[in-house]
Amino acid sequence: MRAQQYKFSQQAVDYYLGESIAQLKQYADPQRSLLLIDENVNRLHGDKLEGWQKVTIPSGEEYKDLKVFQEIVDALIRLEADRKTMLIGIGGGVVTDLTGFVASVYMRGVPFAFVPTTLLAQVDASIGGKNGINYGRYKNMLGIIRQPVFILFDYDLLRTLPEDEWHNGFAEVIKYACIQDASLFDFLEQKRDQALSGDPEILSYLVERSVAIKSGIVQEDEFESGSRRWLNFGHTIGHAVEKLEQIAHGKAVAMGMVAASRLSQRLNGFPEADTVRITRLIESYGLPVKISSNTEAVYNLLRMDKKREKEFIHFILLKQVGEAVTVPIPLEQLKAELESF
Ligand SMILES: NC(=O)c1ccc[n+]([C@@H]2O[C@H](COP(=O)([O-])OP(=O)(O)OC[C@H]3O[C@@H](n4cnc5c(N)ncnc54)[C@H](O)[C@@H]3O)[C@@H](O)[C@H]2O)c1
Ligand SMILES: O=C(O)C(=O)C[C@@H](O)[C@H](O)[C@H](O)COP(=O)(O)O
Ligand SMILES: [Zn+2]
Repeated sequence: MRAQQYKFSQQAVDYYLGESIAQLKQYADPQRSLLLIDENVNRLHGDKLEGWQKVTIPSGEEYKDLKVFQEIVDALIRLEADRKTMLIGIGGGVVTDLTGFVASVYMRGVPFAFVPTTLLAQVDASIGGKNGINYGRYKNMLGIIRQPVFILFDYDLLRTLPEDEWHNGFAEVIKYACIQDASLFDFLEQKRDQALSGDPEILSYLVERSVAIKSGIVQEDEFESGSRRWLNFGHTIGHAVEKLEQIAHGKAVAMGMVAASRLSQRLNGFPEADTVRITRLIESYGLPVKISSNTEAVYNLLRMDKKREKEFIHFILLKQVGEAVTVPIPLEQLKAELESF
């Protein structure tokens, strides 16, 4: 196990990398904590969590909503959770986003921590303090930025992930390579087979490199007025497609990154050969690259992207593999570009 601490504006966050979930009692008191645990994770790994009080959360993106938020609040009241009760979210990004949000508003804020159990949640969703829920057709429309007390990364939990969820996690790892780390991009190309088969050494390297990249960016710009926007590479179109095609976040981001690479080619001098390279890498990790949604429907949804300011969107483009830039693109131009795809 490797312990690390990252300092953010409101508090320091302890990361326990390569720690077993069975050791959770070393970091939180079962008498003063409540586990919010994904139903599948509870079925597969719940036996390692005896002696903890649990609230199970249904599995699926459709449950990251106001109704489940309300059900969790009802459970907290029923269990008489007070301001010192720590909420520990154990699951994928759906559970960590929900847990952080409930914990941030229940009684105006209680402490919270995460045990991310999907690759996507270990490399991305558990880090950086973006907590929130969807509202109708809009992704993460209600939310807050607030940091957990600690994050426990148990790599062994990933062994039970369905193959599809494994692929989804790689979408965000590829994102980090595209926006900040050309050598990670080479590594992902060269070590694809070992990465996809979950080779323990490669896996811990990929999680820890991703955690370091994301934490570094968030430390620099926690409240997203500058470089944190890069973490949204592939998400502007991706979030619209996720809702329209009802697909997993990782897959939607994969398609969004290909679209954003093509846009980078047209508007930012990004080499065509690199769009091809990104597309191939994404496909080679079992992810889709082709958007089938109607262009107008995509445009209508992305108008409400959180990076919009009046009539333009701060769009994330690439300059080269490993270097992102934010470019304000007028909505009308974006619409025309989407139509020409
Ligand atoms: N807050 C952030 O910074 C951030 C970053 C990226 C993504 N997200 C959000 O995260 C969500 C996607 O997260 P996700 O991909 O983890 O999906 P998810 O939480 O829906 O989990 C995917 C599936 O895996 C199952 N599962 C979880 N752990 C398992 C395990 N160890 N073994 C077997 N099955 C397991 C779940 O039951 C679920 O069916 C989206 O809502 C996205 O918007 C948030
Ligand atoms: O942490 C961030 O910042 C990100 O943008 C990470 C994304 O991978 C993640 O999907 C995030 O939830 C998207 O945020 P949003 O502000 O576009 O809803
Ligand atoms: Zn994402």
